[in-house]
Amino acid sequence: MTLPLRIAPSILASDFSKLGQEVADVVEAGADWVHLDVMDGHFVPNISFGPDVIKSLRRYTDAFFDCHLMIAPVDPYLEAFAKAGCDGITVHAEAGPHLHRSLQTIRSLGKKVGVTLNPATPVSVLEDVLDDVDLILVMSVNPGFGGQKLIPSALDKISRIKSLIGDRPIEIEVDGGITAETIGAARKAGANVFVAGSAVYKGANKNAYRDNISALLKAAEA
Ligand SMILES: O=C(CO)[C@@H](O)[C@H](O)COP(=O)(O)O
Repeated sequence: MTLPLRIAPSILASDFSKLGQEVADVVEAGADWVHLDVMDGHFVPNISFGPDVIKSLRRYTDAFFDCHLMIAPVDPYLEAFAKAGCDGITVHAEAGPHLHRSLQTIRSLGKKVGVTLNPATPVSVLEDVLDDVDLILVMSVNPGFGGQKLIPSALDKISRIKSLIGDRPIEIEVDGGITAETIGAARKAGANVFVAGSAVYKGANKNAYRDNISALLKAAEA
């Protein structure tokens, strides 16, 4: 099944001193989704922001909030992120303790359900949750920091996931090192949602963001 191509800028690369404006600007510049990287300093070696910040960002846009939770344990916080205004919530298969339970909880909260795999996690962990998810996020870097280079084995992983999901209308999202140079290969492999932090937020103003998103779209469609 072919799903729409979506650009999801990660606000991790934005200027946190004016986060609301940075979210509004990137949406005005053509972002399809806003990607929210939540980090706990435990599951990943960095700390970003939590549900209160997301709640305050909701005032700046109605765009889809694509929330990537890099936290463990994750279950105690799912309701707070749903209430904060996330539209989709993605949890790590590695975060545990019970992936299926986490996915069911997100579904019961009425949100789009996502699961993500770190670079070293095999595709086989998805086999028994395929009917419980709307989105699979393939990490093309080890999570925790923006500005890293895409790990090439992620491309083959995307292709294998594309075959595995068959006709199911599951979005395949890729995150890490997505630039005008790498997005084409990720699209060819089968991804339709592209998270990009540094490649979108470079230039630090709305016009630059528009040009950066256009460059990504052009490269993806080439
Ligand atoms: O989740 C993460 C990192 O953990 C990513 O969303 C990165 O923040 C993407 O940044 P770039 O590689 O596009 O700069």
